[in-house]
Amino acid sequence: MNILPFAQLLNRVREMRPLVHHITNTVTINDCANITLHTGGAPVMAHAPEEVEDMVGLASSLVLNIGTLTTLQVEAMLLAGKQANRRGIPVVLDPVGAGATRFRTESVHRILEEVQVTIVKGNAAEIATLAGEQAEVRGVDAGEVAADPIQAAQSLARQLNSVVVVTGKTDIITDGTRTACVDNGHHMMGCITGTGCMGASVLGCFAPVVDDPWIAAVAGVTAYTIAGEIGGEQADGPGSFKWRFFNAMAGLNAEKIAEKAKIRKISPSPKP
Ligand SMILES: Nc1ncnc2c1ncn2[C@@H]1O[C@H](COP(=O)(O)OP(=O)(O)O)[C@@H](O)[C@H]1O
Ligand SMILES: Cc1ncsc1CCOP(=O)(O)O
Ligand SMILES: [Mg+2]
Repeated sequence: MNILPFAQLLNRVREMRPLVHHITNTVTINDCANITLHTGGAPVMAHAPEEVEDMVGLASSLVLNIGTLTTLQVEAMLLAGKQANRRGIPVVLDPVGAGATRFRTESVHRILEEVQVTIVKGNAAEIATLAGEQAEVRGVDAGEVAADPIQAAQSLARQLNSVVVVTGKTDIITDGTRTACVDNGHHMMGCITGTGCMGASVLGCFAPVVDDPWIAAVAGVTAYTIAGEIGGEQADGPGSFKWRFFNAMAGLNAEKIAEKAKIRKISPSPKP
């Protein structure tokens, strides 16, 4: 398949420098700001219900991450998400820990009912939970999942009319009709916290640069996991992995993506 149309979207991110408004958790917020910069976007983190609509007014995309959710944050996410829908800018949702507690699961369902989300990205257990399947969510990590992740993702995508991304050793990206599997990445990505959250920030950078959110998601996941792969190959432990991963993301270009991309099962192929 022709990888170049996906690879070249990174150039568009860097030309556009999209402002990515995050409402996100207090654990990985700084890493999300940094990966947005290294991808080529401009991060802004703004949480107060009093200001989120104004900030969405300036933004190119909105990233909602429920990692350390509070009632006030749910209110802010609903205000911001509805404003993003009114403006027609993409919304990325990371349902961190959905399925672990009732508050998280119910809040995500409420957000998905009241906001049209463009891309939902989670690990296999979070996505299975949202698709109504049995899954074990151990805090913010995926445990046992009985359901087939591709089928769960496709069914959720059709139900929500959104693109769904399932992360793991292989990442799955589907809009319910087109499905891609990306085999890039490195096991070290599982050794530091925040590689899921940062992936959502990268999707927030790619979503505004192309009209088709499935293409944006395939391109964003591929670029991000290739950076993880390069960082992982150079690292000698989790500490050096993190800075090498950041360097790899900042130094990534379309040529390296085209050389390393392992995308399969795409049907039909996107137009070049
Ligand atoms: N064993 C692995 N091999 C390659 N990449 C991985 C592996 N585990 C996770 N990743 C990558 O790390 C990122 C985070 O995935 P994951 O660990 O599933 O998310 P979360 O941290 O939200 O549970 C994804 O981009 C995924 O591709
Ligand atoms: C550990 C933790 N606890 C609440 S949010 C968070 C970060 C989760 O990050 P990721 O899903 O990217 O590993
Ligand atoms: Mg996560």
